[in-house]
Amino acid sequence: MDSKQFDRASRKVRVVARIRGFSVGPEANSEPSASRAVEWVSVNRENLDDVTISFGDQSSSRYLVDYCYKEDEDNELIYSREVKPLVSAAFDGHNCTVIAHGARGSGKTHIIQGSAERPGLAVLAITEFLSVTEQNGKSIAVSFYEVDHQERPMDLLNPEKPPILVFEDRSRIQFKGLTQVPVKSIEEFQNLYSSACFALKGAPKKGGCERVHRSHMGLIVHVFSHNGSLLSKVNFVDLASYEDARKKSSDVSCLAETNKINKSIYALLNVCHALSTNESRVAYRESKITRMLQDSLRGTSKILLISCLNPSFCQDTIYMVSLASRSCHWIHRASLDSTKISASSAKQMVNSHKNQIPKSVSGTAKKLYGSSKLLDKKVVVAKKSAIKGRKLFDEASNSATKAEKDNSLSETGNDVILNSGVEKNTGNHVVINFGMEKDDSFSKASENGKHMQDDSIQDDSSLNANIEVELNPLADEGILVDEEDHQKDPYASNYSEALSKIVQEDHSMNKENNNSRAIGDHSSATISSPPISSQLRDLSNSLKMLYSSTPSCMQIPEKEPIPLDIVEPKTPTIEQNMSINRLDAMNAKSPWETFSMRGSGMKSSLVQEYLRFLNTANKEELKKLKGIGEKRATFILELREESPEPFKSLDDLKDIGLSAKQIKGIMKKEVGELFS
Ligand SMILES: Nc1ncnc2c1ncn2[C@@H]1O[C@H](COP(=O)(O)OP(=O)(O)OP(=O)(O)O)[C@@H](O)[C@H]1O
Repeated sequence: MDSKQFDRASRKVRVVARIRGFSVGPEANSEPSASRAVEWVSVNRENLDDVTISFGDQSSSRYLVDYCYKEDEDNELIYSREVKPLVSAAFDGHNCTVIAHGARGSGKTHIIQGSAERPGLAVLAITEFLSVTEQNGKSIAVSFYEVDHQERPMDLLNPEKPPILVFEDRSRIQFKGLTQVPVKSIEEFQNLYSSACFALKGAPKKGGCERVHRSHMGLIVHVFSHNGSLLSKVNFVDLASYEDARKKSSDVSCLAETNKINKSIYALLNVCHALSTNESRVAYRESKITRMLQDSLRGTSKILLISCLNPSFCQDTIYMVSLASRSCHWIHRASLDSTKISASSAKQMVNSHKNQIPKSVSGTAKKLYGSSKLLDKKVVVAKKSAIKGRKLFDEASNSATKAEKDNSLSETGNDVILNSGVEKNTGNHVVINFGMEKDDSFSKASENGKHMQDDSIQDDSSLNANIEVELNPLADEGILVDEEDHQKDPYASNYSEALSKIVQEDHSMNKENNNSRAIGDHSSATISSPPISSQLRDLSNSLKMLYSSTPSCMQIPEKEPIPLDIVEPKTPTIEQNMSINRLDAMNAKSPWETFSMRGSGMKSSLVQEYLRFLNTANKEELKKLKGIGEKRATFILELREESPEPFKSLDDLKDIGLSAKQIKGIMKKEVGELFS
């Protein structure tokens, strides 16, 4: 494939799979025999555009990818077909991102970094970059970073430095504290790569954890034009392996780590999916890695997702492929295949999670919550959510079954081809099958598999069991949303994760700020709750006065914030009164509508004032705010050095490590001050 082929497909996200080869070193002896790969994974070409890959002798669960590389196809081949076009695109100003993901030991590092004998995609790309820049006078520099299980981005070329600060300025994601080293030769690059790996691998073992902690590793190739301005960025991301948490150590901190890493992998694959389907909402802020890659994923950027497949049976591999394959559904046959495959993906996802739920209940929960009243509340919230989820699940199952029936003829046709054996996959698109029973019950809760529920969750007791696991301290610093957010969240794609989110939030609310997630602020010290700043109190008082006197000047059109300049209460002039009365007459709102409008006006005004405060206050004043300690205040000042007005909306507070729930809590507190 050349770059034209990539363009011809006009694909933003390309998904390929790669079946890992077998090791040649001493570790080769401990691996299953090569024939197992053939038993478990097979790749079949269905027609010119679609190739099916089946696993085992069953073929009903299939996963679409654009191509699948077999174990005998090396990194050079993958480079020339998949990455070379991206290098050309980078010289044309397009940002590109290559992401290797998969289960443990699936060959992610091998494909990105490779070895001395078998260079990986990043090394091959740098070789190409160097050869082209030598001719065209452009230049490159590289950076290496790690995002650890606590979502901290660290500079791997200078690991002693504090975490990298990530912020957005003029539509570009900027990194403060990330070393950039110009590269002129492949040897220089290899040396840098080695020291980055040393910094990564040198990471200490977590106490009690049976393995070195996992993290995502990223390489950024900065491409500069002749005049030294940044032309584009090419990212290579070796994601941490996805691991099913229930299989791992019972050690709570290891579970927490696994959970967080999985969450960020999930966030990244969701972003790719959202981009591939042109969804209006792309959740870049769901994880640090997506935020860091934001400007290399959106716009005209190109994304290559490489699903690394273990050569012998691995349930985690199935789950990963099911997530990645969602990003290439839309270009394929829309009717039968996409319905069936979404349904199968849903089933895989549900199956791979359903046993993740410990059965024991109350002990940990009570310890954590102390009061059974509070626990009861969580249970009620989760139950409500479960009922809604159940309904969604039932509806989706019905529609998936109907779709299958409607397409039974073509389905049979596909099966004939599927069972015809292994063919060389020279087509552009591939379907992967993992041997699942066709008549297995599966779950699909919406057309695109966004909401799912585990069929096995039937009654209140199993619900309680679900809740129990989430009350476990592994939820020590989850991102917070409330039940409503969850219901609206288009990315909560399975039931147990949905429950997890809900309860984590509430749990985290109790421990709010115990674990700072701020970039540049990773102390675990509890942030105290200082009184609201005098500026905000002034605002509160002003608003209180306005509210109690309810002058007509508060009557504002819906959605239009009260201009900040009118927070000081003033007696309306005759002219104002006249025009306001006219407005009243025109709008003829009910008392309730009028009341609501006033409320939303006050809300906007308070938010604006809060943001203005963050954009202008000095350090001491900032520290008077709830949720802002020494480190956050310093960070805010640093952000203001980079960009004069870094806070334009409440969402921007996530850049200083505040979660959605925390922000909401802070604002609620400010409003509460009005009546204190
Ligand atoms: N295509 C391949 N051919 C031969 N050996 C391979 C291939 N891919 C990976 N390996 C070997 O398999 C083992 C695991 O590979 P690798 O470390 O790349 O996996 P990983 O997915 O990065 O693992 P981790 O779970 O540590 O993230 C290594 O010993 C590697 O040399």
